[in-house]
Amino acid sequence: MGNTIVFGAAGQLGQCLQAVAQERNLTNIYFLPKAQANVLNKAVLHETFAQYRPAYCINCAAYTAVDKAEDEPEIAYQLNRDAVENLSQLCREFNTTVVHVSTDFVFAGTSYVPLSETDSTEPINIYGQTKLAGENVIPQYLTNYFILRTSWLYSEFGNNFVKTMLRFGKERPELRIIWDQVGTPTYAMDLAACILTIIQRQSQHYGLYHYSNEGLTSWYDFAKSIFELSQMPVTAIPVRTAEYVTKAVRPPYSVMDKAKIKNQLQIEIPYWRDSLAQCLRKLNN
Ligand SMILES: NC(=O)C1=CN([C@@H]2O[C@H](COP(=O)(O)OP(=O)(O)OC[C@H]3O[C@@H](n4cnc5c(N)ncnc54)[C@H](OP(=O)(O)O)[C@@H]3O)[C@@H](O)[C@H]2O)C=CC1
Ligand SMILES: Cc1cn([C@H]2C[C@H](O)[C@@H](COP(=O)(O)OP(=O)(O)O[C@H]3O[C@@H](C)C(=O)[C@@H](O)[C@H]3O)O2)c(=O)[nH]c1=O
Repeated sequence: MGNTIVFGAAGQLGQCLQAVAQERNLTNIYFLPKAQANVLNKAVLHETFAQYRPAYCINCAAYTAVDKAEDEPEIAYQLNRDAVENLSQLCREFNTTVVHVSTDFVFAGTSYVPLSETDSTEPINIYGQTKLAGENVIPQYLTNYFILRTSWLYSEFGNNFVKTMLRFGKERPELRIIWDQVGTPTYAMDLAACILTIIQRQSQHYGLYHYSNEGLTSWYDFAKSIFELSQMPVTAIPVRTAEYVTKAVRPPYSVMDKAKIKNQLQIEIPYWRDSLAQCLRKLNN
């Protein structure tokens, strides 16, 4: 198998990919430092592609601050759209297959039926709009791509809801948590395993896929599970979206249907609460 290069290697998903690659003893996979892998710098990117001549490029670099994106859309667009165009151009030049990660926030979330890859997108915040623009740029340059939309990512690495709940839960006896936004958490280790499996199998079933853990929950129920599995005596108070003000609006329902990735790529997906328990064992030890 040829080389794989990873952008955004120091982020949450990037670190999970490193852990899974190590577990599987994968060689020829390079987790590039930002200086060598600044996705906004075309000259540096070109040198990197010329050096590694990668068969695969995994793009984990992104702008992921959902609320902050409302105040700095230009920066969010640069990272989530323009950088994807830079990578797509180079992937075409070097005949590299790209694995790119997108989000459930491309959906408005107003229907209550699990969303499939063919359902229409209508992002309701800047972050979602920039991620959709990034998705749309790839097929303009490439046919050999995998775009994996995922949701509610968490892990022992980086910033995420699980770590926020553990931190807040140590500081406060009560937390107000939104119960009327429904989706599916995804353990970033599971997503990393899925990405590396696709590459190891050298699958050519290219396209757009949904990947989250199995099942569904609300942020409130997710928080309850975090506290229960961590045996933390925190009272979670269910509140409606209108009672918890945030800068960016979020989709009320963003559960994704994963039939396509299970059937076409034979990916097995763990249940969200089982994966949460696994992550918490690591975090709480
Ligand atoms: N987190 C989540 O809940 C979800 C994430 N996703 C998607 O999954 C992917 C991975 O997310 P996640 O790992 O959580 O994100 P993180 O925010 O943890 O990681 C993003 C990484 O991108 C890096 N980065 C920023 N600017 C550049 C640049 N110019 N060149 C190279 N790297 C850069 C960041 O580095 P630095 O910190 O140094 O700026 C950071 O390491 C993203 O595409 C995201 O949109 C989808 C659904 C849910
Ligand atoms: C911290 C906190 C959050 N919330 C709510 C706000 C929000 O609706 C929800 C999640 O908040 P967060 O800010 O942690 O997560 P958020 O940044 O909205 O998470 C999203 O990130 C981007 C990158 C994605 O792509 C999405 O899939 C999704 O994971 O929980 C509470 O109700 N109470 C709280 O104490």
